[in-house]
Amino acid sequence: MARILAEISRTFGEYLLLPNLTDERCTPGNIDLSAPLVRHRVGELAPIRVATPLVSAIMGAVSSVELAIALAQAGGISFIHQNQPISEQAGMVAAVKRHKAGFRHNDVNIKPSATLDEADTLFKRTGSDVIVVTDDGNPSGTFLGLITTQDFNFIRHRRDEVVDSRMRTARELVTGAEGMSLAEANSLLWDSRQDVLPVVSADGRVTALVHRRDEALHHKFSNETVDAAKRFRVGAGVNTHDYLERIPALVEAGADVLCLDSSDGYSVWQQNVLAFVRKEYGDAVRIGAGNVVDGRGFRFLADAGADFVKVGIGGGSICITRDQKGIGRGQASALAEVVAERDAYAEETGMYVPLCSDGGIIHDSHMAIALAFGADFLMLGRYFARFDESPTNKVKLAGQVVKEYWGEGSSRARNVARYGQGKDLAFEEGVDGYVPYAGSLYDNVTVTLAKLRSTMISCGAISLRQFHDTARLVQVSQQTFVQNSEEVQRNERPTVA
Ligand SMILES: NC(=O)C1=CN([C@@H]2O[C@H](COP(=O)(O)OP(=O)(O)OC[C@H]3O[C@@H](n4cnc5c(N)ncnc54)[C@H](O)[C@@H]3O)[C@@H](O)[C@H]2O)C=CC1
Ligand SMILES: O=c1[nH]c(=O)c2[nH+]cn([C@@H]3O[C@H](COP(=O)(O)O)[C@@H](O)[C@H]3O)c2[nH]1
Ligand SMILES: [K+]
Repeated sequence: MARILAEISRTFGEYLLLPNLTDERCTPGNIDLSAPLVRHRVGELAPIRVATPLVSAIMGAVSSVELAIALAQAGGISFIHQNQPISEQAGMVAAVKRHKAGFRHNDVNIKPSATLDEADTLFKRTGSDVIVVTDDGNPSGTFLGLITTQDFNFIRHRRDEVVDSRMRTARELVTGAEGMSLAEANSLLWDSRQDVLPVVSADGRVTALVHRRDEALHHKFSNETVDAAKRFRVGAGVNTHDYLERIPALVEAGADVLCLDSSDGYSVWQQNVLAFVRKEYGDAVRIGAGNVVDGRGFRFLADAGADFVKVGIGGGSICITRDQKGIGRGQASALAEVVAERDAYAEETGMYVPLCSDGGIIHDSHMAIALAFGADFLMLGRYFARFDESPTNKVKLAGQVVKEYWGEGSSRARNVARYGQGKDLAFEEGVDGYVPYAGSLYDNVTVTLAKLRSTMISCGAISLRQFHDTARLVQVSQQTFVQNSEEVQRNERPTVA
């Protein structure tokens, strides 16, 4: 007979934290948000850690090269998605590893004969405020000039005027030479009073762009996620189908950590992949597994050698797995059980296997709740999809600026590339939609982390470890929320900055 668990399945929104004593140690500057990413002996430090406990979802609509770089700068890490041909995924990983801090890729280009209207569309679509003009409109073309959002507007200029008429030409601009250091590039930027310095190769191609604002950002984010050679760290998703080819290609491309990407990790398929990695690479290659929602699933993957375990089935914002397959569990309940198992496992074996809570973060406060429940770090899709750095189009919908966001189980993701897995999409498990555009990753992560620190201060915890150990959560009634929100009508006027 099927078993029915006594406990009700609960989500983050059903809990609040109680304050603990806040003492002199509890200041924003003292709060340590660093977290282990991979398994390690209890009492030792994990070989890979993050200063910011946020990772971006293994999704085509989320983890681009640009987002991976921005998130590593902000102290987290991205997982490049695996729902694409192996060579393309490996290429994205290699691009992140090649990127030198401060030197941005030249990926937004236009021909001089294009119209200002086309340039305007490109600005809006990419969120970039500078376009490199090349003879053929490709990054590999000959550098002719730059056009920025400052160079025209449609009060003064006609939409059908050509880019050539408004761009600043290569001859007018100060440029850097390939191989120069970032310090040299930044000095040149100041001397030239330009906002952007194109770095040009001997054969006249733009190999990188150095932005003035990145220097300030670099000073703001001192906790970048970098490897021993100071290159940004990046993760990559893998699957249980083509791992014999995909994993070696990703390792070769320089991926710092891999993660099995599946709705259901409690399978011999994942056990086989983990065995393959250990046999082939020992501990030199790190790989997380999942997703699971209970203690059994966790122990199975921990025993199979997973470096971290990802928790969450059906809780994502684009998820319809619960409707389609009737499988899943409220994220809070899932975490509570898996955290208990992680701690029991550490006690028994001396091995700490970190937990990643994946999906279902709707408000920033849910991050604090998930961490209080005992998650080591959080994987987010919708949160990052809203930012400039995510790879999807920015569009206007009913007067609101939004960005596209779709699930990996949606027909859109699968149609893009199920690349010869030979399976027809029998049913969809994800939504294809939009999320409100929210600006830059840096600005948003800064605010999110400030809130998280503030919560931890109220709870008297200066590290995540301490937060796990001392947080006190209460379950709240529906009435608690109704009570707060109904009495005052929201002032919808824009707030004064
Ligand atoms: N976290 C969540 O709740 C959900 C996530 N997703 C996302 O959608 C994408 C697809 O997920 P899934 O459909 O779970 O993909 P999957 O590839 O893990 O599983 C698809 C099917 O293939 C089977 N399978 C896997 N490896 C096999 C092997 N080696 N031999 C034979 N059969 C094998 C599985 O049992 C399953 O029936 C992922 O990106 C995932 O993250 C989708 C639904 C829910
Ligand atoms: O049911 C699903 N159908 C899908 O198509 C799908 N795509 C991604 N995911 C999972 O959702 C997580 C991101 O969730 P959030 O947007 O809530 O952060 C991701 O990290 C995944 O675990 C999916 N789940
Ligand atoms: K299973």
